[in-house]
Amino acid sequence: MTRPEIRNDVRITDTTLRDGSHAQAHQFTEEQVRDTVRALDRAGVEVIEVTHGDGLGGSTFNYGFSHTDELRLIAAAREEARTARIAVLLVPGIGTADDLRRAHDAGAEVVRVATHCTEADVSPQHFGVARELGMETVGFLMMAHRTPPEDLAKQARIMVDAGCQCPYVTDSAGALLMHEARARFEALVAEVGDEAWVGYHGHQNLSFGVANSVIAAEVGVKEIDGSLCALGAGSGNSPTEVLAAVFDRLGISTGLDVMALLDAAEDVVRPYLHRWPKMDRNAIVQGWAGVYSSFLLHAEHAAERYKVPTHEILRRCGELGLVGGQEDMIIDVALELARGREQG
Ligand SMILES: CC[C@H](O)CC(=O)C(=O)O
Ligand SMILES: [Mn+2]
Repeated sequence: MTRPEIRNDVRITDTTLRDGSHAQAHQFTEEQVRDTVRALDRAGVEVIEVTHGDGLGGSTFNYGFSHTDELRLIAAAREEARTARIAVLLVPGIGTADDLRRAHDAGAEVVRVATHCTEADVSPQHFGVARELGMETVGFLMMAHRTPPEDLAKQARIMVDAGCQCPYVTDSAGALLMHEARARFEALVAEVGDEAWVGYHGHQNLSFGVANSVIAAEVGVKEIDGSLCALGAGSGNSPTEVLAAVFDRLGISTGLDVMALLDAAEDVVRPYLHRWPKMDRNAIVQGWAGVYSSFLLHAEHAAERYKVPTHEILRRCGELGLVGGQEDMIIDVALELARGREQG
């Protein structure tokens, strides 16, 4: 297996149309996807992720139904992209190998297989299918703050041995402080050597997404995620347009056109935002307590239903150590808090 060619110092993957799906409650329309892909492609973005926020097959009662079938959105994205390649996210257990085959048929050329940071061993089958299909492969080690750097590196090794070309430090909770992020980047870069690239996906809950991206680039991480207007779960992802501007100032090449990205963020994405992700009390608690960013909307709904504050639900989710896939536990947490309040 070889590493894909990366033409610049770092390659930015834009996840507005996947992680942003969480913030938009999975209500992306085909027109929004077409407009966004056209703008990103024009700005030189080489990889654009389009999927339900929770990945292929995520459109369910548990995670929230999509407005438009993701296969239709993937096909539309593929039609609009002149040079960019379309990526999809796949969480084994939510999406299946057949979902991946269908996404590939619809035009996806890159798959990002996502597991909890200690469970890479559920990914090999999906990497195998992806390689058979000739897709580029990325591995998301989610909630990366929850395991030490050396253990995260061992999980990256499992993915690489299974056919992953780029394991990612995925800071799902936006919880990694700068030294913690650096230690994980260094551990993965040392582990994979020249067999694979290393990637970083950040969230802005403690405002470190961009700063950690700079550290990442300095220590040899090659793929870095961003979203236009930060559109993503929690307080959102590292804004693609900010990454492009900062890397340009640092002389780190990305191949991106900063002005075109600023136009894309302001003129294309901003008008359709349901909410502009921000570092408010709820999102800060997510970073502080280490809570999966995509729990935010679920916690807000539970808060409204059971009349308890969202940030208290999120804080308790952090204390309990809940991880992605345990969204139903948010209801239990809200009920427990509501009972506690009744009993004074
Ligand atoms: C599987 C969904 C999740 O949003 C993936 C991701 O972007 C993250 O863990 O940050
Ligand atoms: Mn994310």
